[in-house]
Amino acid sequence: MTQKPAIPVTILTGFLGAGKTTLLNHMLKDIPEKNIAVIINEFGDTSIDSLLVVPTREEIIEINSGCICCNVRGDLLKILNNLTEKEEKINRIVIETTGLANPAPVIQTFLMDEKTANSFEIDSVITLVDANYIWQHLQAEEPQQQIAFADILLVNKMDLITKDEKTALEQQLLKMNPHAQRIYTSFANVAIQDLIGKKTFDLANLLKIDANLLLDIHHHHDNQVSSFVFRDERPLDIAKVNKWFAYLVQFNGENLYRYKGVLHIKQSEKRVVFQGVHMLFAGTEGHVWEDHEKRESELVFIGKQLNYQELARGFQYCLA
Ligand SMILES: Nc1nc2c(ncn2[C@@H]2O[C@H](COP(=O)(O)OP(=O)(O)OP(=O)(O)O)[C@@H](O)[C@H]2O)c(=O)[nH]1
Repeated sequence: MTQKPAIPVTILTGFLGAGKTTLLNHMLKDIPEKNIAVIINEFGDTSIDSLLVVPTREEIIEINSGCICCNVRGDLLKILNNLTEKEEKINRIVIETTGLANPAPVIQTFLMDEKTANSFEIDSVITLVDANYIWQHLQAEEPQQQIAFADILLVNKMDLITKDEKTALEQQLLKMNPHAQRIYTSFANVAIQDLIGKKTFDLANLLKIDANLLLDIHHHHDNQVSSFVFRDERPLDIAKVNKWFAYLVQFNGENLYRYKGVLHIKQSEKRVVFQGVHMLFAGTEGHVWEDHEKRESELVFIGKQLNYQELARGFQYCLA
């Protein structure tokens, strides 16, 4: 029996809010290959990311029962197995990990078991770096691992930093990972040929960074980081929402790594997509609610030492 060619895999990683979904949307628009499978893993019980991915012909598979690098590796393996058994050949898999994932266990998944190792081939591990907030994030463990394991570093949000800040950042990244290719972008705007089919993944190099990569190490998250999801079918008042966010950002912006959601606003027939990373937030109009869609607001907060009661009260306050 002839061996089927291995399916190339692109792993997208990077801290919360760095621009992974923005990049994924570009990739799905520009990628020349057909039959791409996209696997999105979210931190917390929500599927907001898959709502934010612009609808395409691709199959989108969500894993939102936990973090891909910890307890859902079994789910990932099952999904991969199912993909290999599909009649129509999958030409590429793109995995967007949560912003809190250590990429090592995800990489391991493709190397450990023989069947998976023969069926898939990691093309590249692309790590997005938030040029604006990276210094703050480097205090946490995950962004350091994400940068160390990258073979392509996409330094994003260049529109938000100065030339001098860029020089300092370049030096820091070079110290942390001298081997990765570097691409500097705003809104993850990059030519698709610079990202896929490059075969930049280099196991030998990674083993120099982490000799234990192929051992079954367990990863622990910072347990001060939590995520809360709020949902309500009752419409919200946009003025109250803006007031609440202005307050949250002013008093808790530092600890609020990421907040995002799709809102059902009383004054609008359209969905309002809300996005925030620390102090920067924006709401934009999405598409008109369709008849089959449940009009509901869903909002997720991910951050350090978040107070659930306080957030719940704020969300209730926004009801129209
Ligand atoms: N100013 C600026 N904003 C950006 C840039 N890239 C992305 N954003 C915004 O940053 C926010 C987060 O972008 P996402 O692409 O959702 O980030 P992510 O890494 O997928 O976020 P998580 O999946 O929550 O970890 C969104 O509001 C984007 O519009 C950029 O280069 N410059």
